[in-house]
Amino acid sequence: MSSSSKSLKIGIVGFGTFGQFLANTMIKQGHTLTATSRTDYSQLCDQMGIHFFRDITAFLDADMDVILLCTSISSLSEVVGSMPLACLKRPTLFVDVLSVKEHPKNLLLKVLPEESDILCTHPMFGPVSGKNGWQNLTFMFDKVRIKDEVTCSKFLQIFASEGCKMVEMSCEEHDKAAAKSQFITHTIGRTLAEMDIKSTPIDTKGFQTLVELVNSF
Ligand SMILES: O=C(O)C(=O)C[C@]1(C(=O)O)C=C[C@@H](O)C=C1
Repeated sequence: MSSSSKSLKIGIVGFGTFGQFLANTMIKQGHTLTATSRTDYSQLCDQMGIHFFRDITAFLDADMDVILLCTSISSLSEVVGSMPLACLKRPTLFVDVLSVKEHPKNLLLKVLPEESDILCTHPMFGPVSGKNGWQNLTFMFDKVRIKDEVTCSKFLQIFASEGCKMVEMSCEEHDKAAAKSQFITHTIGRTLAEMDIKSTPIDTKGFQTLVELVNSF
C-alpha cells in the first residue's frame, strides 16, 4: 500500500447482508475489495467487481491492508480459529463490526498474531437505516491495538467521509450502553413483528411510530 494513496485493499470475511452493505460504499469510494464466506457468493461478487475466494488460505495470500470481519457473533470464534494466520504476509489491520464488542475484542487479542492491529467497531446502522446514505449515522470504534495509525485512520475515514458521527468508546462502555438500547429495540421490534401489526385508516402518531419500528427490522 502506498502511504500517499487513500485507497485500501480490504478483504471481507463473511459476505452476508451486512458485509455486502458495507462493501457497496467501500467500492463506491474506490477501495479494492476481496471476500470470502462459507456460502458461495462468487456470482454476486463478480457482478460487484470483487474477487471472491472459496479458499481461506488463498484469501489470506491476497495480501490485504485490512481484514474486515463481518461474520455472525456466534460464528466469529470458529471462523477466526480456522484461519491459517501464519499465511499472512505482513502486519494487517483486523476490524470487526459485530454488534457486541467485548467478545470480539477478547477473542482477537487472544488469537491474532502480536503484529496484527485490532480495531473493534460497531456501525449503529445497517441496510435499512443506511439505505439512503450514512450521513449523521453513528459509528462506534475502539482502537484496541493500533501501531499502524495511517492504515487505521484511512479505514475510519471511510465512515467519516460519508458523514457518520464518529464515536470513540471502549468496548466495555459500548456493551453497557447497547445492553440498554439495542436489547429493548430488538425485543420490542420482534415482538411487534410477531403480532403482525399493520397501519390502519385511524392510526395515531404513536401507533405509526410502532409500525415504522417493525418495518425497520
Ligand atoms: O438499520 C439497519 O438496517 C439495521 O439493521 C440496524 C442494526 C440493527 O439490527 O438494529 C443492524 C446492525 C448493526 O449492528 C446495528 C443496527
